[in-house]
Amino acid sequence: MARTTPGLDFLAQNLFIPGLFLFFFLVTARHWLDLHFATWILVSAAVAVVSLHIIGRTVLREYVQAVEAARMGARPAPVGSQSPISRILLGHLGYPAGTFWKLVEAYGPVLFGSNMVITTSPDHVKIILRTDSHNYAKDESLHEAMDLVLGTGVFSLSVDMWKFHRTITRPFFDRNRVTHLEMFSHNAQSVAAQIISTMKASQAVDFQSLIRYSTLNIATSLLFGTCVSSLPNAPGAKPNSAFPLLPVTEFCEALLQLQDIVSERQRLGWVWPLYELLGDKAKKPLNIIGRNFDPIIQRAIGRKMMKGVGVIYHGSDGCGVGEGEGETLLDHLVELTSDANLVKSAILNTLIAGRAGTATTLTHLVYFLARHPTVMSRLSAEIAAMDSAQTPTDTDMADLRYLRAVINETLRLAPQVQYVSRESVEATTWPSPDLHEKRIYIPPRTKILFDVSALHSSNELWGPDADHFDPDRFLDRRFTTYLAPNPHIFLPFGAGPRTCLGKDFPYDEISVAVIELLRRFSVISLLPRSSEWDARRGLDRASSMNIPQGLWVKMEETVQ
Ligand code: HEM
Repeated sequence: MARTTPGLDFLAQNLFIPGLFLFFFLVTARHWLDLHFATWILVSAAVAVVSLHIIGRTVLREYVQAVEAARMGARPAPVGSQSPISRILLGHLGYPAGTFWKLVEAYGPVLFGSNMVITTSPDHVKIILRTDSHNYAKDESLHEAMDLVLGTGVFSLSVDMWKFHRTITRPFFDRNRVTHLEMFSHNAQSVAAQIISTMKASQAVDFQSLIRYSTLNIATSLLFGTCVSSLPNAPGAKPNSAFPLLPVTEFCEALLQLQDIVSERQRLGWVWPLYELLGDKAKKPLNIIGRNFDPIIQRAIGRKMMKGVGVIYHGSDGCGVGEGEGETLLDHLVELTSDANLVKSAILNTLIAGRAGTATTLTHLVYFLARHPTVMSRLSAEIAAMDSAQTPTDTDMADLRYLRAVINETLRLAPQVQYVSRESVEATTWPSPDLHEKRIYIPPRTKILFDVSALHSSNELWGPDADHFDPDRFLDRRFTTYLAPNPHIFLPFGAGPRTCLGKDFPYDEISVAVIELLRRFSVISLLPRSSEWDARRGLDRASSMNIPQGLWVKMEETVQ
């Protein structure tokens, strides 16, 4: 079917076509059987039958599942409820994972809507991600939402395509090749300079906005070997000739917008097309990105054809450090293929997967430091004791144990990926939380969600102080008591065959940024519009992917 808008396509597939089909059937029957009744009765009958069809389908499915569960010696999962309407309302009222929090609180660890199971049990998560991972594919509704934006890439539903993409991009993520500490350091200096110049102009800083742009610089440098020079006041920043067609800010905005659209579609689940009744929100940003990406990719492929090697952009253009030949993802990919669509999709997938997590985690980390001055002082002391005066080395990074613990604690309380979704392939069973009860039946083709936020904040799994921001839990006996024996309670990067490909990047990038910030600034304070932000649930925790109003801070420079 030709695509109109995602919303109209959705209605056509789910309601209009069956309704229309029925309507014309009744009109024809009326004609041939020479019956006499008004058209409004036909319309009402069509609507009623479509509604009955939907209800009947659900009841029948639940009956079949109950029979199948009994056959497998299991019981159906406890029933929760999450209608599309409640999902939309709750999602709007709360944090992204707020919907699931409410359900998990109300019903316990396993919930069953009509065809969705939500769990927070580490035992189930281990089954889904590791021990039986082949029975849990990426979920199809998510795939449809992503596919329209990202093309077929590492997020692809088809196992073969996913394996292929993972295999071709993986070597690029080899840690030795991607530890670009110098570039991270240069970028962090630009961020600090930007903060200082904004403060000098007596303005408050929206750290979230600043970091959204600066991480884009790094991501594009790593992928293309050129950055978008998106920090307007960064030393040495200038318009970048590699992105010639539109102002750089427009390109950045398009990418950030695309990211938000992907998150929004994920949050809404299968009803997302209803939000796009009037048009495909991703179309405009995708056009802008395409007009910038396509020439770069085409030139890279052209050069490879001419020279037989992948030499792309290697410039010092506001990012400070040019990449070595063959070091970027683009270099790497064009050496393997000349298919421009494949290259574009692999790069866009990585860009979308990678940039937001680092930006959000760094934003939350600064938020937590502002809320916990004692943690900040201790971290500053650890950084001050470092040997290297400038760019940290690999050895420095390994010694900064408290910094690593602060990053982990941020990822625990503010996991960037709030929930991970899969779809069961074959019917299966899971152990019940109470081992005396029958196992829980999981039907085939069921959407499985596990709530990473709930898993990370559970008192049962992390101890009585699970709600508190305390990095020492990764260093003291709480580590050996809770995490070491049960590693599936901490999953900021997922686990198993689909674990995050780029997880070494954020640790390095965030560490270098924090080192630079804490060298330059001794105090970070939240401004009123940001300090109110975490009042929900009485918890000192952050759980939104983006802080809606930004993270407005003031920073005091360290007296040398
Ligand atoms: C704090 C930062 C980050 C967080 C919290 C994060 C988290 C995650 C998680 C939870 C997954 C698994 C999702 C699932 O199982 O369905 C994932 C997958 C992925 N991540 Fe990350 N990520 C981060 C940064 C990055 C970076 C910097 C890159 C690349 C430069 C990256 C590339 C990827 C890719 C390509 C996948 C898909 C892997 C696959 O499906 O095989 N991520 N990430």
